[in-house]
Order: sequence, then structure tokens, then C-alpha cells
Amino acid sequence: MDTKAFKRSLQHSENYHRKGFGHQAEVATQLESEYQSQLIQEIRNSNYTLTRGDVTIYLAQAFGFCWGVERAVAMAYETRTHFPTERIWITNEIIHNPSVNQRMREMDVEFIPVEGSKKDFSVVGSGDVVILPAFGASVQEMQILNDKGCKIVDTTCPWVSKVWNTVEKHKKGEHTSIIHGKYKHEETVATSSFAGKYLIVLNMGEAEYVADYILNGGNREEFLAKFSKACSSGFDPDKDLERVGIANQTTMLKSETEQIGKLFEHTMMKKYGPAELNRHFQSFNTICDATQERQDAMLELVEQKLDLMIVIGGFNSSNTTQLQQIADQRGVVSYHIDSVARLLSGNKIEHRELNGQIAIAENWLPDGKIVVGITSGASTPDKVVEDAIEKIFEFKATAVVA
Ligand SMILES: C/C(=C\COP(=O)(O)OP(=O)(O)O)CO
Ligand code: SF4
Repeated sequence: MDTKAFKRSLQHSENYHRKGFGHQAEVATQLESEYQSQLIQEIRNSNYTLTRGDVTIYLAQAFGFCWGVERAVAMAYETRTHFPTERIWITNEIIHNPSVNQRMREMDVEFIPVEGSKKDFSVVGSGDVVILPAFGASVQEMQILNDKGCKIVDTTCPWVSKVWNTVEKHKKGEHTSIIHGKYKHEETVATSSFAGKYLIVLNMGEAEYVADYILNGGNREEFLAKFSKACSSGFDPDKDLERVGIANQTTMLKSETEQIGKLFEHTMMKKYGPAELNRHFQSFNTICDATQERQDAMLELVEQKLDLMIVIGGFNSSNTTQLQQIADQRGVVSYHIDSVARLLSGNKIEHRELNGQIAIAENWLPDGKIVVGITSGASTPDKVVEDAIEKIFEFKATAVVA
């Protein structure tokens, strides 16, 4: 399938919308009242810090809703306003935040049902409206919806579309796209659907395995088993790694994407020599600005003397997990929570560990004066952060009285 031609023709269809519908002002007021926070604004205005009682809060200098998320959520709200009576579907979560997805449900936006691991698009009627989330959708899904003749509202973040353009360039130059990402993540599923040949590597360990195979060969069966869910169909590691291009899921750990890019550049240089490098290697920076800013702010925050860190964001939010990984790498005690409900009491906190397990930690709030670092992922409303901060103040105030 010529994915580039399909995308171009879709964009010219009268059923396809990728800009708002002229209800910006109305929706902006609604979003502000549902997701913004007066307290967080005050903390921003006082140099990102606030002390109340025994608790000093240090907020990261960049955190919370990114531009792409604000845009996607606003478009979804506008869609509801513009099509008040039509049936509206969404192909996945609009972004990875439970409270925002709950709001979608309350607005009667329905999620496409999943049977086993397959989505059942038979429920969608031709006059229905379908929202594509901020991560985008695979080209096959777009084709199904286009064939049905439904109205498509595409909220894909332009930074994500930029990565799709990058893999299209790899395809044109007959380079295999090496995508630094999670093969099950919606964004990576979408990106790989636009790629020609591709291989998805999760981390530096997997990248090193591939680089070693390029230089020294290895066990082909083992390679194929290791990447069975993370490569294009018919992928042949002995033929398809002669020319490679780097792309990534926009929200991975920035430093790791950079290291992976350098690793493949050196590998191809070693194998083919500097004069041939351009024929065998392509790289474009596809980490988005928002991801960079939030990770850089986190790196600064963990340099402070903190008693603990609270990282707030959906448990399936990749960028939030990367923020917690930074705290973990620096040896800062940190808890990833998705809502204030996880702060069970002054003694107990329910949180997501980096390995994905949900655990309960005891005695998480130290006695006496404490400094708490706070950050939140790109899909976390400020309101959720405010609720968590207020709860910490409340637990500590009660502890003093007791
Ligand atoms: C939509 C989006 C980022 C916003 O944060 P999310 O937490 O929704 O997504 P992710 O970090 O990719 O799991 C894709 O870049
Ligand atoms: S994190 Fe970046 S790519 Fe993702 S929605 Fe936000 S701005 Fe877009």
C-alpha cells in the first residue's frame, strides 16, 4: 500500500477534519474549569515552590499538559459541541490519563470495542464520527474508517506525524526503520504502520543486541524469536539491516534515543566505513520538545535535596514512566501515582513500580519537615496535581495534631 498517497488523498476528503470547528473560545473556558488549577498557578508564580506547615513543595519547571495534548483534548471537546446528536467514537484513549478518558465517556464518546486483541469496527456506522487520538491511528484503521464513509476527526499531534514522515523517508531510501519505542504502544503501532521494513527496540540493551548482529552476525532464530512482535512481516536480519534509519516514539527517554542513534551510526561506520555512512545510516531528531523540556526539568529537580518525589500521570503513560525512571536512576525515593485516590493515608501509598507492578508502600511520608518534589506527565491535568498536593498537606497537618 502506498501509505503516503493514501494519507494525501484522505487529507483532501470532505469527511476528514484535522482542525477545530470554530468553537475554540467556548471549549477553552470548559477546559480551564475542568483541568486547570489556581493553586498550581500560584506555585508557578512563586518560583515553583510552596511551603505550608512542615511541607515544602518543589515543582518541576516544566510539567503537565503539553501542547499536543491540549490540542487533542480541545479538538475532542469541539467535536462533541459540533456534532451534538451524532454517534461519536474514539479508536483508543484520547491521551493516557484516566480522568480525561472518563470525561470522554461522560460526554458520550464511545470507545471502539476490542475483541481478544482486535478492534471491532463493525459497530461504527457510516454517518458516525470517529476521533483519532493524540497518538494517531494505524494506516489500516484509517483506511477502514475512510471506506465506511464516516467523519474522521484526526487529533494526531503534529510531532507524531513528523515521525511518520521520517519513516516514509527511510522507506523511500530503502532504509529499515529502527524505532526506539514500545511495540504495543498506540503511537508506535501507528508509526510502524507507515514504515516499510522496521524493527522496534525497547532500550539500549536490545539496540546493542541488534548492533552486535550487524557487525558479527549471530543466531538468526534467536533474533527472530526475540523481535517476533516487534518487526515488519518477513523481516530478515541478514538482509534487512544493511541500511538503517532511526526513529522513535516521541516520549521515550531522550538520552537513550540519542545513545541508540549514536550506537547505530558507529556500527554502520565500522561496518561500511565513513565514506559509505550516508548510504547506510539516516537519523533525524524526533524527540518532541515537550518530552525534552519535562525530562530536562526532572533532571534539574532531582539535583535538589528532596525527601521524596511524587510523579503523577496515567499508569500507561510512557512519558510519565520516563520521568520516574530519571528519579530512580538518581536514587531519589519516588512514587508514580495516577490520581489522589492512590494516597491512601499518611502511612500508605499505592503506586506503580517501574516494572509495572502496582504496590503499596508504608510510611511513605517522613516525620517532621520534608521537601517533596512533584512533577507530572504530559497528559496530566493540573487539577490532578493540585489534589495530590492538597492531600499531602492534609496528611502532614493531621500528623502534627495527632
Ligand atoms: C499523546 C502523546 C503524549 C502525551 O502523553 P500520554 O501520557 O498520553 O502518552 P505517552 O507518554 O505516549 O504514553 C504521544 O506523544
Ligand atoms: S508529548 Fe510531544 S508528541 Fe506527544 S502529544 Fe505532547 S507535544 Fe505531541
